[in-house]
Amino acid sequence: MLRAAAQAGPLTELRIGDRPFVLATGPDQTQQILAKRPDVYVKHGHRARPLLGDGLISASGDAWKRQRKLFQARFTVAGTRRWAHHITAAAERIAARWETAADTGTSVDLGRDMRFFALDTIWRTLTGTPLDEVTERELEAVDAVVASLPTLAGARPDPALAVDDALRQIDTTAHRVIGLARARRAEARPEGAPHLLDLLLDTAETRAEYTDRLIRDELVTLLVAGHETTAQTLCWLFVLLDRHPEVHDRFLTGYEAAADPAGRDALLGALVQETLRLYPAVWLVPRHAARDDVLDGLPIPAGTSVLTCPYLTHRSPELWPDPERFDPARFLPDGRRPQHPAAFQPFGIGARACLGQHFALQEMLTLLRLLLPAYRPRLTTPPRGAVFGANLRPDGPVRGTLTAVRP
Ligand code: HEM
Repeated sequence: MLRAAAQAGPLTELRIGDRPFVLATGPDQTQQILAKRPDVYVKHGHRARPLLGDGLISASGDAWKRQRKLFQARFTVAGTRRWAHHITAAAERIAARWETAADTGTSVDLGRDMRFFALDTIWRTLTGTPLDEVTERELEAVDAVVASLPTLAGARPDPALAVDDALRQIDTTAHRVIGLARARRAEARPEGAPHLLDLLLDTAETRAEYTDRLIRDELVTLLVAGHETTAQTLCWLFVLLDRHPEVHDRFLTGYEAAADPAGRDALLGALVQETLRLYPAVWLVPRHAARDDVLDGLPIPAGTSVLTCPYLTHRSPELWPDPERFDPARFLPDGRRPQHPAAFQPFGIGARACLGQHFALQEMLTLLRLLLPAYRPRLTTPPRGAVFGANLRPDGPVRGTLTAVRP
């Protein structure tokens, strides 16, 4: 339905159920909404509020500004370097699993491994400790809640998907880990807030708004934002390589021939970017018009729900030649791609763009450097399509077997 609406033009009025929306797929219109008029097009009644509370994703106004400022320096390109050892340790854990699986011919659950990797990485940056299996199982509650979220704010939740128990489990886990961090700090206070939970606890000592509730909300927000999207992107990358073995062959040949690590990273980066173009995990970015506006001549009354849609913009034939084709070469240094800042926006644009984008790219490159040149996964249960839910995810499990590239 969205695709049909997009064909009507870069800005389209549509109804989903009984609710009117304006869908923006053109880069100019998207840029107006997300980057140029953030005071008009705001976040409002976030669909994930029951899970995220007042955490950074759902916060707004001055509270959001303060919350963002607290984390910002930890997630710049330079700030992300402080997490490199955690990212590497989490990646090596998966590489060891894959080595055993390849040696023994056992199948791997790529969906589960990618989720574990992304969760382990963000868990380490929050707490300083590796993710243990009990906590991993407890945090399945997070995935259950995310899967139950309505795609659009205001939609009625499916009554079959009662998630109260899952939300209680998440609270229990969050309060346990906050309590453990407090106890650890009482024994030996870490210097310079080394991990994100320390940063939150340090801040709580001087700023009254950082209550236990807000600390829980920020912890859960970073866990949710920091793992599903990265895990889904990595899964899609393996799905795409499985569907296009010739692209995998070209990648391996180029990787072997690359003159230096920068050349190899450019090839890996292009694979990741092209995956994010075709399957942007955050495929729909909603906003709410806080006051009357006019977009491209179309009156937008206050209260209108406005949707921008990276999935459709990234597949627009006006921007991307042969848009459905999986062609990582578009993202190589000499590749041809549109220059408009909103033509490719998997991490969003404007003030509310992704806090963790450098972290996510660093994470994916670190893992792929270990896995892609060494193994060729063959999917035994390839997904047939995508679920367009809160995130864009494969419509079934992603399992396969591994062949070592150079035995
Ligand atoms: C491939 C991985 C990822 C993708 C595709 C992605 C995508 C996005 C997008 C599109 C937004 C903007 C949403 C909007 O404007 O409404 C966003 C926001 C956000 N992301 Fe990510 N993200 C990824 C990974 C991460 C990671 C690893 C973290 C944390 C370490 C993270 C934390 C956040 C946070 C906190 C926000 C809200 C920022 C704010 O409102 O100030 N994301 N993400």
